[in-house]
Amino acid sequence: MGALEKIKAIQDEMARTQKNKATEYHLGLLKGKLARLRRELLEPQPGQGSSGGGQGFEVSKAGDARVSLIGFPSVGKSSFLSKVTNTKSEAANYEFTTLTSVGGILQYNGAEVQIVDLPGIIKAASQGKGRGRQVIAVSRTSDLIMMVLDATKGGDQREILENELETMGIRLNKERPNISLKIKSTGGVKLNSISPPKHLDEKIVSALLKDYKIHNADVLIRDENATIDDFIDIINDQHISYIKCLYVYNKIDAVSLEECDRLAREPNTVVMSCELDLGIEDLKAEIWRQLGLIRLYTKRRGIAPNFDDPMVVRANSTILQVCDAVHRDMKNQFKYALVWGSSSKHSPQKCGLQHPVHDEDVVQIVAK
Ligand SMILES: Nc1nc2c(ncn2[C@@H]2O[C@H](COP(=O)(O)OP(=O)(O)OP(=O)(O)O)[C@@H](O)[C@H]2O)c(=O)[nH]1
Ligand SMILES: [K+]
Ligand SMILES: [Mg+2]
Repeated sequence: MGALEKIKAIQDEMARTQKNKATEYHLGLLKGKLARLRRELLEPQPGQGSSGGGQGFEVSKAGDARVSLIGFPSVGKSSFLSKVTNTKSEAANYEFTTLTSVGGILQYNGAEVQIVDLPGIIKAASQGKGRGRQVIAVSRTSDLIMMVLDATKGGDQREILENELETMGIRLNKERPNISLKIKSTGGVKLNSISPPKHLDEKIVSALLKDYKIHNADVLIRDENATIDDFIDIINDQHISYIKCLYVYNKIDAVSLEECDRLAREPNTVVMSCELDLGIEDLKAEIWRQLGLIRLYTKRRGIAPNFDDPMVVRANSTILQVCDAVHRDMKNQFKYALVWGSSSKHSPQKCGLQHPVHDEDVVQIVAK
């Protein structure tokens, strides 16, 4: 039996099995098997090349962060790229106008955000339909997925796309489960936890690991609410990506005000019309917010900083990360930093490498 048939057989069995306390363990094991088979299916076969972006499909990374546009055909992904960047991606009123990935740069707050337009994906993309797998592989490399939805279509488009991404090991707006798994060569499976886990015990943990041929491991569960699915993700850790997702309904010019209002109230959602230029500025601001970037102005001694050319780093960065962003060798020459702005107590404050910087701080690095 091939992997696809095995997957189908397990899915059928799961559908037949009633969900209750007594079947929880069995269903959990089936889920673990399913995750393993999917992973095997997605791993490149010998001679088949990578299952990633594919030759000539992936655009190279550029700018301070990457946002990929994921959505069904003809929802307006290319229209959006052409609107907010200087790159033109063909837009037309037929499906699959875009056949490969197209990157453009959105300039915002002095940062360069790479926007990647992608072919539309369809239901069952994760099973290899259309360009689905390549598209999802590119989305895995992004800092933010912008899921483009069609306001005139409503329904379950959001859920279908979420399921496709989920199947390919992408977890949207979710933190990596707080579980540590250390594989060992002897000693059996040992389960430890900070407080008793509600959904996991030694029996299920050992059985799940056994299916992956892991017989010796130390498992530490730090989150009492961790589920069987969470643990399966930790077993498959290298194949799972945790990525932020912003939901964007386009074409609001074509729906009633009431419908537009209803869509805008969905969680983590923004609405827009590329055609009538509605909501685009708000959306840019939201992308900026979700990317969690901050601007720093670096200066040299005795010279005013250039406020037109900020350096862009991730929020919660420290002076150490600022040094690394300037030059690989900088931290070795570092003596102290002078910082002006909301992160400093004095103006300027003399700081070490561990000092966390804030948006719009001015930073001067003093070398040894
Ligand atoms: N009414 C309306 N139509 C729009 C809007 N934005 C784009 N369109 C139209 O929707 C159609 C599809 O737009 P595209 O930008 O090609 O969509 P896409 O998602 O890139 O499509 P594929 O590349 O085929 O997956 C085109 O005819 C656009 O003119 C909008 O805000 N309102
Ligand atoms: K199109
Ligand atoms: Mg397109």
